[in-house]
Amino acid sequence: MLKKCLENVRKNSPLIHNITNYVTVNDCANILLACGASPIMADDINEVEEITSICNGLNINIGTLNSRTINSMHKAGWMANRLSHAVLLDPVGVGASELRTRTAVELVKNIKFDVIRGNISEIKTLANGSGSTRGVDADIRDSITEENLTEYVKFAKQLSKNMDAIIAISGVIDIVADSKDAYVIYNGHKIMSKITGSGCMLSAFTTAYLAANKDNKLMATVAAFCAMGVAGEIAQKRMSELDGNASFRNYLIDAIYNMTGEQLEAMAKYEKR
Ligand SMILES: Nc1ncnc2c1ncn2[C@@H]1O[C@H](COP(=O)(O)OP(=O)(O)OP(=O)(O)O)[C@@H](O)[C@H]1O
Ligand SMILES: Cc1ncsc1CCO
Ligand SMILES: [Mg+2]
Repeated sequence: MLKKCLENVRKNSPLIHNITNYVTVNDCANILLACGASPIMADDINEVEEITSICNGLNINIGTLNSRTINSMHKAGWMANRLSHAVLLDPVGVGASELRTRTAVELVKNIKFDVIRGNISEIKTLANGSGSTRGVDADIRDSITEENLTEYVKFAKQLSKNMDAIIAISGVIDIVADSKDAYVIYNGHKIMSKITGSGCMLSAFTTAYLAANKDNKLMATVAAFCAMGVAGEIAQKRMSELDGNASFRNYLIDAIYNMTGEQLEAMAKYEKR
């Protein structure tokens, strides 16, 4: 199943429209190329509908939100919904400012997202429609652990029902849930939180998996999360003495570029909950 999802991305080579932040935009473009998809970044209000129309999926990331792009996000989302394209929201830093929280809540209200992907602090804030986060990184106190896993799985399923979207939470342990089923993913390495953009890359990458696997969006999301975690493990093993987070970032993209379906099946660590 995971293998098939990965291979469908290479076979279909989906074109992904990204309205994303200027911090990690290049990493998002490269991870899409690495997995066999194609990126296009476009956020001007006068072209977003046209751009989305020629694409297969839309990735909306509010990382460096500004008043100009908010309208573009709504317009692109509306068109993507009309054309039944895969649509994903990454509510980066929701809770860090009133503008982010209000924008994320409005987007969820007006656009049908297939997947909402964030770290646990972002997803909790979005669920409450208010709250405060420290910034773009998850608060350590929110961490998903073996002790609170059952509770968080229940939370993710309920939120999926409320928001009519797959809820995909990343962290030490990842949870991917719709209203009925949840999968818990144990892949990854702690150094992934030492580069900016592992989450943004995961969102762009997941949008490609959704666009290429429209008949099973839950498993497409699980496959994307497993693949990113596996890539993190492979990249970390490749690091030598003088390597730091910059090399790791490159190794991570390389690992996605070279990943085979067999390797993904062999290394993926996930279970249904
Ligand atoms: N401590 C960890 N152990 C294992 N995997 C991790 C760890 N921290 C993050 N990851 C992995 O890193 C990827 C990104 O998740 P993370 O929760 O850090 O996203 P994020 O906070 O949105 O990142 P960013 O905003 O910097 O782009 C996921 O694949 C996740 O599984
Ligand atoms: C650091 C940062 N600030 C806004 S977006 C972003 C990238 C990680 O989410
Ligand atoms: Mg993030």
